[in-house]
Amino acid sequence: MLILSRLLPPPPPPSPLSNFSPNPRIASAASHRLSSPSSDLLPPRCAAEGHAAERGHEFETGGTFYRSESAVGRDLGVLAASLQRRSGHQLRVLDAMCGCGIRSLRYLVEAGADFVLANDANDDNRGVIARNLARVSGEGRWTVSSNEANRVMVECYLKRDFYDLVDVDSFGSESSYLRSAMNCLKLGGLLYVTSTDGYTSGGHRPHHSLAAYGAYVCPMPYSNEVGLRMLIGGAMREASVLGYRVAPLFSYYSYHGPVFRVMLRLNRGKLLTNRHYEFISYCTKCGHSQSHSWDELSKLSCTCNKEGRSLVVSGPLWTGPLHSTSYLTEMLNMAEQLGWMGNGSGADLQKLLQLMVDESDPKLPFGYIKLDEVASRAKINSPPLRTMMSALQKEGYAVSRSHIATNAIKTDCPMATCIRIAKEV
Ligand SMILES: C[S@@+](CC[C@H](N)C(=O)[O-])C[C@H]1O[C@@H](n2cnc3c(N)ncnc32)[C@H](O)[C@@H]1O
Repeated sequence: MLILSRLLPPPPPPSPLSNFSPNPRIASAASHRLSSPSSDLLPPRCAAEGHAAERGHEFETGGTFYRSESAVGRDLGVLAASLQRRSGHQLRVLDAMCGCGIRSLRYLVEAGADFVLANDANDDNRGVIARNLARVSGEGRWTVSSNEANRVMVECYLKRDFYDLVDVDSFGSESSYLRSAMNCLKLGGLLYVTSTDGYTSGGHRPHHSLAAYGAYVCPMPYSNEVGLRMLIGGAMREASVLGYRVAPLFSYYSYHGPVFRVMLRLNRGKLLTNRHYEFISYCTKCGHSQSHSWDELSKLSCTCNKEGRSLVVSGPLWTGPLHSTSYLTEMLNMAEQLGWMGNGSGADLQKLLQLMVDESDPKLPFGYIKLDEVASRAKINSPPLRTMMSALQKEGYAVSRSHIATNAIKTDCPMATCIRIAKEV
């Protein structure tokens, strides 16, 4: 117990979005009780007791926390797991917060996992999880446990029981689980983390984001992308403490929640502060955004204002591409092989993956420009998205849409030029 308490990070401060205490002694009682009085902060609705179906699999949800809106996040996880399996790796998955076990079920059936450890601290979920997994596979390929996630992951680490994929689908912030999750991952393994801590990630509570993620984040027009970048940056820093580095394979934001998900690959290495772990600024006067290295911090200024008083600065966070283009292309191919393309949810997934491929262009900087902001600065009506995109391309700028915001573009064109082009179109 002494060793465990040394390895475990101190318990995190209560999060307004968390409906679950990480203290296993009070876990069962607290798991379905909401501590915040504000309905804005409550997690989205849980499925009513009963059954559900996803990608053709029927399963029990019972009284567990299950959201059909998270199916896309599960699809993305299954595609990555399938690629890991196909690349000759064994596929051992630790589903640290599995709810009713739908992810574990899909990792077993669709990704062909060799073994899944399905854990959820809520002991009441145990029967539902076991019944769901027993329906698709013999017990040799899976185990159910009902412990606090950090405890499970630290115990795996101490037993040298390492995994190819660790999935941490937490309520609120994921940061207190990162270290133990990385410790039980194989080198080259995948860490799939989720945060629903929208208030922090959106830059509304800079001091809280500093405490939880080690980044001071202010409100910016592309706050939701900043949330993903803060999550990646936090994981990079945590990995570095352990002598590892993590690289994002894909990043996904969904306004249902909101939910921030990132798939990271873990390898040996350390944090390089000159490699996309930097600061970003947004000039409230002219709308221009820039990244700043650590060395530049003492001389921050914007092109329009030499004194830098109009700058809003956030960081440190990840400023590189949100996704790996080659990895997303492989995910698209895998989705095709699994027969997921086509109509309905297949078409939506295809569209999303294609959009993510487009925005992974390394020429595109962080952030996006909302066309409403361009319009208000130019004092014109909002220009049509497609017209604006082709006008920018004609002038030689890189441009794509953003999967995060519908009426926005990612581009290497400065705001001042966007305003000029918008007036012309
Ligand atoms: C967002 S839900 C998981 C949903 C599930 N992964 C899915 O895709 O349907 C979070 C789950 O984590 C469990 N949980 C919350 N905190 C936990 C902790 N510290 N350790 C283990 N499980 C926890 C809750 O009981 C809940 O079922």
